[in-house]
Amino acid sequence: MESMRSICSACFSVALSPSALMAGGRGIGLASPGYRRWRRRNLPSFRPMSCVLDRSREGTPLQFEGKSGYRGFPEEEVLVISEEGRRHALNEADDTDEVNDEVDDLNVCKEAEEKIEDELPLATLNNPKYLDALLKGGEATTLLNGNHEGYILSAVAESGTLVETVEFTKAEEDTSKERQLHTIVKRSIVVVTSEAAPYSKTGGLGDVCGSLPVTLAGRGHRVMVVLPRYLNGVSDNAYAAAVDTGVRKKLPCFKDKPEVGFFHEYRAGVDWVFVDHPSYHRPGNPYGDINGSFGDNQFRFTILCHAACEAPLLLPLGGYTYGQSCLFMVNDWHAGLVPVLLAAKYRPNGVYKDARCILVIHNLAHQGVEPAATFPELGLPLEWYGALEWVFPTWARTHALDKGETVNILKGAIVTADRIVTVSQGYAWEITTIEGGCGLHDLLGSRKSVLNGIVNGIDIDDWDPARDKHIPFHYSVDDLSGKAKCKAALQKELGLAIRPELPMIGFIGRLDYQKSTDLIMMALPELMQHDIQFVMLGSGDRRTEDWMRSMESLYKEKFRGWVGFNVPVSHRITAGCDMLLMPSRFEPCGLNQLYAMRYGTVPVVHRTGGLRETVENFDPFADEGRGQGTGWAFSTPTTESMLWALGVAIKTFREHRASWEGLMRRGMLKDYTWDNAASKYEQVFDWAFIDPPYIR
Ligand SMILES: Nc1ncnc2c1ncn2[C@@H]1O[C@H](COP(=O)(O)OP(=O)(O)O[C@H]2O[C@H](CO)[C@@H](O)[C@H](O)[C@H]2O)[C@@H](O)[C@H]1O
Repeated sequence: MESMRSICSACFSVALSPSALMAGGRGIGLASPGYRRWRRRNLPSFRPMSCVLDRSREGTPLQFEGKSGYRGFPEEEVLVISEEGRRHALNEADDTDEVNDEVDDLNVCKEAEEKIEDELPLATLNNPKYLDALLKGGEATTLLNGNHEGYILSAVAESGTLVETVEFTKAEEDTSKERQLHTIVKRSIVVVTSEAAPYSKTGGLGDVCGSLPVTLAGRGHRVMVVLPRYLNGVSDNAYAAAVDTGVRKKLPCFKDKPEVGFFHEYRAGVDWVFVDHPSYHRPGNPYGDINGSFGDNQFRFTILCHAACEAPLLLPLGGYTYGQSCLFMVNDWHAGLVPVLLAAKYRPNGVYKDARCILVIHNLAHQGVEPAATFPELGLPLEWYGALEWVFPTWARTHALDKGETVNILKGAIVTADRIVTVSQGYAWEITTIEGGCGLHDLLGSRKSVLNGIVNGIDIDDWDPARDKHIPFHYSVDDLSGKAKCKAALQKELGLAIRPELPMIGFIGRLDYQKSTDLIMMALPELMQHDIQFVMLGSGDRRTEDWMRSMESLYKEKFRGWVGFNVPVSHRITAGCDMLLMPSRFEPCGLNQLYAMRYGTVPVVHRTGGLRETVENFDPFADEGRGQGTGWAFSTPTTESMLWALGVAIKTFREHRASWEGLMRRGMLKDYTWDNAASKYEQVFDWAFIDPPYIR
């Protein structure tokens, strides 16, 4: 029963167990005074009512009894929707007004009754488990939502466990609207990040910080994103619409006390705030250039954090500031100094006492580690050294005099943030293990109670095969013909033979250890034995880039290696390929497999982190032979497992076209929109504000 209650209350705010309903407030009394009061005032706090379905009266008009579940009214108020109830009400009424009221209410009840009569048999028949539970003497409840449209049916077996819940689509739509209207607390949110598309993007962090804020703003929050104003001579146009606010601030860090400016653009309901400083103006990407990472990244992102803490206090965006009660969402180590600054500098001085800070970890492998000697430059009180202190184990030190003493910014964020979110539930667990914790597993384990995993969404304006501006032909789950044309166009663009019957495999991503490009390198000779085409798009590790170039000349007919970062090409590969390979050693969430599924491109992935959660292994025998699953997920990151999974995928593509189409369609129908994820973030925001700040 407990499980049912929790499921029901997740759907609706009020859910009563059937036994509770039976026990209390039973009786016939149509349209109680409380209900009428609600109807007159149309209270916004109205909540779903609960009814008990009485199956013992088979053959007679359906009769529902229930307790009014709307907030603020006493429990004994009962609403009965039935012919008998209608008659009873008319008999009981002793003045005309009352009768009119009753009749008014009756009409509503009548509508609901008709709906139930219409839809109930369908629901139960479609749901053998539900019927089964009823036949075996279980109980069934029907929950109606407030406006009498749509409902949830739950069957509870004798043992008391929930057997099945059926939600009617209409009810779902209506109740979610109701939930949006009544339960979202609007917040002032300050997202701090080193990149956000379309301004700057080197990977998934840019995607997430470019779209989640827009979704949150669309849900009624006031959202500001603070990020650097990178000018590299290539993509400077992205900032063309941002205007100088004229606000300048000298920051209390580093010897020179650097001064930053703030540029602002209001777009898609979000305040995009660009921190301006000469160290952001140089060729390359946000973190480095052809010579590797920039040597002053600690400086560049320390000033970003100081500036982000000042932005809500200083910038009168749209006429007024975000103020001190905001919620900071800081992403990865680049923004990790924000919660430390709040705890160490602002709160002790009475500022940001009502603010909260959530750390979002997209990739634990990058922690912002620098020599301990740099600590005094960070602008933190000396006694806060311990929060950032990080001593490498002996085996990890580079020479005999290396004491391994460093400051680790991500560690500082983990020990000071109010809550921590990672981008999938699997990864939230992995980072608390020695294998996945990158040395921080114990610390993260100690904060398990505030650690959540939320799978990323995808930007469906940007990634939609039906209207993607980067692909030559459009298609949808109802008409896949455009995908075949995209494949032919890609083959042509890459100078490969235009052969629709060949499986075409793609890889898109940073070329590094995380993405297991070494496995691909080792497996390629064997893979090339198949009659396939393989295209890789990526940049990063120099050796891998060179390898891609040389493989292209070795396997002229089959392999293409596109070295570089090119968003339009990534869309064309996603649309044109039949499969997308992601053998990542670890993958906090992974976005490419989500894009691939949406484009009917079947993912073949290593079963880790977010890939485990989002790619469902293909089972051709499930669902009465119709098949289930959206791709292949192999469980060990070895060339053998990867080649085995690719082999099965290739065979399925060639020999089982119907199964292949099933795979494509199921993937395309998956819902990974940002709204889903945003509502989970809202829950985390609420939890953050329920608790006092972690460091006061
Ligand atoms: N050469 C290239 N040209 C064009 N586009 C390219 C490209 N290389 C990569 N991309 C694009 O960059 C993004 C990569 O996103 P991922 O989530 O796969 O990986 P990343 O490791 O960067 O992100 C980290 O953060 C994200 C967000 O939380 C997590 O999903 C992920 O697991 C974690 O490692 C995709 O949009 C992809 O198309």
